[in-house]
Amino acid sequence: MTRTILEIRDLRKSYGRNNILNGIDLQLLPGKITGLLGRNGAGKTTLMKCVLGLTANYHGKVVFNGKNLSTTDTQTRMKIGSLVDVQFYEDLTAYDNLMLSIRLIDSLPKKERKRLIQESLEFVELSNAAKKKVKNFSFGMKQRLALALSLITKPELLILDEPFVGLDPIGVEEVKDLLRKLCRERGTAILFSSHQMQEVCDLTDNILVLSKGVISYSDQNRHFENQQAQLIELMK
Ligand SMILES: Nc1ncnc2c1ncn2[C@@H]1O[C@H](COP(=O)(O)OP(=O)(O)OP(=O)(O)O)[C@@H](O)[C@H]1O
Repeated sequence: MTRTILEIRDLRKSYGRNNILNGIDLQLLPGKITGLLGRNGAGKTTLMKCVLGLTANYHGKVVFNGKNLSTTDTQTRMKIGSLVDVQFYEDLTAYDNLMLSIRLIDSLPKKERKRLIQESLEFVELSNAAKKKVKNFSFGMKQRLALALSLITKPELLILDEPFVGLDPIGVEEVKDLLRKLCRERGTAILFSSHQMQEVCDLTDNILVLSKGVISYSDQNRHFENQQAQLIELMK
């Protein structure tokens, strides 16, 4: 039986009196891509932030590799990469930005950090731009740099909030290829949110619809007609 990387059980989260998540249940498997759909304000980012420990005071269980995930468990958290609210220092180079970030989370020797950063930049095909300042990057390059940042620690799970927003069609294809490569070569489990139905339908092994605070639909078979139109109906 395939092991579950992430299991969420009865996750509930409110902001004040506003109930956003009303009992989320889901499971993610290694090497599988899961797309999360939902209307604006449905709670997709909130769900991701709960898993990433970026928001507190939620109820329910978040289990990573069979272990309850606590916000203070930094070793385990390093195995979860994310692309949520990423900011860079525009006046620093791509390499220096990554070095700064890794310094905050790791006590590895400098040589090892350097190697991991180079490997990560190579994976997203930005090695040639390592010494360029981020302010000279295109939006697509910044998006790939954000991915490089999330990959430094070789995460087993990657959580991406709208990874295709603002990308041109070539950029979208590049990111899709990178995500497929990650699953194939490293067995990474990926959860991403998107409003771009085509990308969700193209890329995923499983589609989840978040509506009224619960996962109202989970589709692993994906063999139905007019899929996009039906998914839009399910989001209502
Ligand atoms: N820090 C916060 N304090 C209060 N309310 C919040 C906070 N963050 C989010 N919300 C509210 O929670 C709801 C869900 O927001 P969230 O960003 O999770 O939705 P989303 O599905 O990611 O939306 P979108 O597709 O527009 O990005 C919204 O009504 C939002 O206004």
